[in-house]
Amino acid sequence: MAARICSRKAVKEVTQKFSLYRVVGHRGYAAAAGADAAENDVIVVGGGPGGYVAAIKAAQLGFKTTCIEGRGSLGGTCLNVGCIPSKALLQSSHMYHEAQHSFAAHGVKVGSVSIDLPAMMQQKDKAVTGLTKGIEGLFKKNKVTYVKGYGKITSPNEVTVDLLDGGSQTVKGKNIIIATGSAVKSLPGITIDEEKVVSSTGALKLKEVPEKLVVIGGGYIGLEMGSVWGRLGSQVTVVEFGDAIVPSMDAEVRKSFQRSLEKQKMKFKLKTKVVKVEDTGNGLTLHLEAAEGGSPSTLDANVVLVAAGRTPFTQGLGLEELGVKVDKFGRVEVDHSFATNVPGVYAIGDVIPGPMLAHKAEEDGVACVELLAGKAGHVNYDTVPGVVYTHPEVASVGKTEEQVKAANIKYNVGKFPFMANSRARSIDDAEGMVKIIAEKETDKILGVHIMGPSAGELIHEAVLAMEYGASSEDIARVCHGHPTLSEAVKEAAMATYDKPIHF
Ligand SMILES: Cc1cc2nc3c(=O)[nH]c(=O)nc-3n(C[C@H](O)[C@H](O)[C@H](O)COP(=O)(O)OP(=O)(O)OC[C@H]3O[C@@H](n4cnc5c(N)ncnc54)[C@H](O)[C@@H]3O)c2cc1C
Ligand SMILES: NC(=O)c1ccc[n+]([C@@H]2O[C@H](COP(=O)([O-])OP(=O)(O)OC[C@H]3O[C@@H](n4cnc5c(N)ncnc54)[C@H](O)[C@@H]3O)[C@@H](O)[C@H]2O)c1
Repeated sequence: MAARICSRKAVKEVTQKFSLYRVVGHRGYAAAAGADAAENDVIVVGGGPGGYVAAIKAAQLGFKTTCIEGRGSLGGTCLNVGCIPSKALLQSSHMYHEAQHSFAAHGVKVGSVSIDLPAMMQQKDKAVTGLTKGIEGLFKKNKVTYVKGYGKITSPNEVTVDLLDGGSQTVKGKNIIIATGSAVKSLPGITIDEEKVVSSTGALKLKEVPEKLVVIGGGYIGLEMGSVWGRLGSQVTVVEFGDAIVPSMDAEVRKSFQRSLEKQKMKFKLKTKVVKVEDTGNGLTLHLEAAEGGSPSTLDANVVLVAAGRTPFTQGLGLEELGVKVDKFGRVEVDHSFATNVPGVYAIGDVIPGPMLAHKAEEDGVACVELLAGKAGHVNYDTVPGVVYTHPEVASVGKTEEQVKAANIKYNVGKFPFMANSRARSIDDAEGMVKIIAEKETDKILGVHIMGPSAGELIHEAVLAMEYGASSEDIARVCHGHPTLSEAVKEAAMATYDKPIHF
């Protein structure tokens, strides 16, 4: 078996040394930050995945901690209007689609299948409420103080909160962590009313299935929410400015993915921009132009979903007055320890540069407070996985083949199709493949891209492998249970450094 490029033990030894240094640094720093400031050790502004995780971890590390959240429930975008409700609707709509199109082939007769949209929404809301309340419980368990209201940072040691119940409160502390997340990016000529022209938030609570849904933006939200409503019966057209959907994805996987979505009747207009959305009284008309110039055209819709990205949310936070630096995209600038240019003020999650993903925000949160505690907090942004929860799912970690080529790295590629995987065949869900890219000389894995059933679960074997600096041979020589979808990862690894058995 190829030698591991970096061992966990070695990393631990290095981080322990680093830890000792940080403890000293932290004590010195805390004292400097404000002997008289100190009601709290840590104030977190924003209770999303970044903020609530940072608050819990801070409390677990012994810090007196307060978390300020303005929306009235914890969990941020992700739990309230993002990851969780969208995954609930993806599951419900998938079940409906399966009942219509797949049950019969498995010998399951269900007669006519119909949708109860209010019940579907209720199931989604139940999942959201259960989880957001769960975080309140975790706050109590960990003794995090929860202040409900919007906060403005009035000094490096003070946040003034407009309480949701009225009045205001000043929260004092030694360190402030900005975790205020992101908001929908608006487009010129398009007004979001959350009824006919919706953001993802409106798309999560439509009252009926639109006959024609046009999605602006072929990224994560567009494809997930487009899938939901497409499965429930809408004719979905995705208008994408770029020449490809999900531009960050490996091109080969992305092409198969687009073909798969087209088989599901999703239509794509690439290299096209929407310049105006007009309400004709009878519906909506989108005015389109080719991205690189050309003749204009129109497209009709009942509902338009604007999903062209998100922007950092810092409105009313007082950053300008405080002198906190933001970049040209409005993202708070931080150093490797999440510190802004203002001593005692830190930032994590969607509001700082990096992928706008819940798990990345959580990792930021833990690392930030570990560093405050003098520990060796660290986030490896090269191994943050990305998952699109369509069917099939698409998941990736590390570099795409295009990135490796552009970096002039010599590499091997190994692929294995789910058509040759016994579990995928037995469950009749065998579209897609596993693709592994490894450095030619060392066999170190550089990137893994999976399109297929449960890709979002399977990718974590690759994430773990890459965290340990593994080679493709390392994965190939690990015994995998049979029959499992994971065997496709093993076979792709075999195909990377040698040959697969089953293809
Ligand atoms: C439809 C949709 C689906 C998504 N699906 C996924 C997914 O499947 N997987 C994934 O990893 N990511 C997903 N995301 C992205 C994910 O939601 C974000 O990356 C994540 O929520 C970022 O966490 P955060 O803590 O940085 O910010 P947020 O979750 O945005 O939380 C910030 C919180 O701060 C609060 N706040 C803002 N300003 C103040 C203030 N001044 N005072 C007090 N409170 C304030 C806000 O109310 C908010 O609750 C999805 C996003 C959307 C929109
Ligand atoms: N499964 C997940 O992890 C998940 C799900 C949903 C959202 N998210 C996160 O939320 C964030 C926002 O999602 P998103 O889908 O809005 O953004 P995105 O960045 O994923 O995709 C936006 C797409 O819109 C296109 N675009 C931009 N301007 C356009 C225009 N004027 N006309 C047409 N197309 C245009 C871009 O080229 C891009 O392909 C993402 O960064 C993602 O990380 C993650």
